[in-house]
Amino acid sequence: MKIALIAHDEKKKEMITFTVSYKHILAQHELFATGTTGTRITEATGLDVYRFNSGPLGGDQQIGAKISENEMDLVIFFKDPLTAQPHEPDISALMRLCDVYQIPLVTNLAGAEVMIRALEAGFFQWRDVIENH
Ligand SMILES: O=C(CO)COP(=O)(O)O
Repeated sequence: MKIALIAHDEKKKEMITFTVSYKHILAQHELFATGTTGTRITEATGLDVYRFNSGPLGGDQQIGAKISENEMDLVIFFKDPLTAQPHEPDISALMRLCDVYQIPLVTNLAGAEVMIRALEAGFFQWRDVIENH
């Protein structure tokens, strides 16, 4: 599965906790991230993460483009609901594309934990079925 990992600055600590905790599952997948999030994850876990631009510099849009090309299977996006982001339109556009293309999206740590365990249990095989048709 191709997984996008994104965290706003106030949520980066949670993303590190999450990726360290579930490294054994994440390591079995192809990982992508916005710039700073990707750097922090690799530093903390040693996981191989493909890095797009930083969010404010177009990273959310690059991930959105992957979704529109059927090149992303899951988005884990730890959003900060308490801080205004300069690139809010990009964030909305990314979430909209998840809905357009039926891509599972979680926006906080609690949802991510459910999602990663579902992934481990093999609940996402329908994406493979779609890709093979
Ligand atoms: O702003 C972001 C997502 O909207 C995250 O970008 P960074 O990972 O580069 O901090």
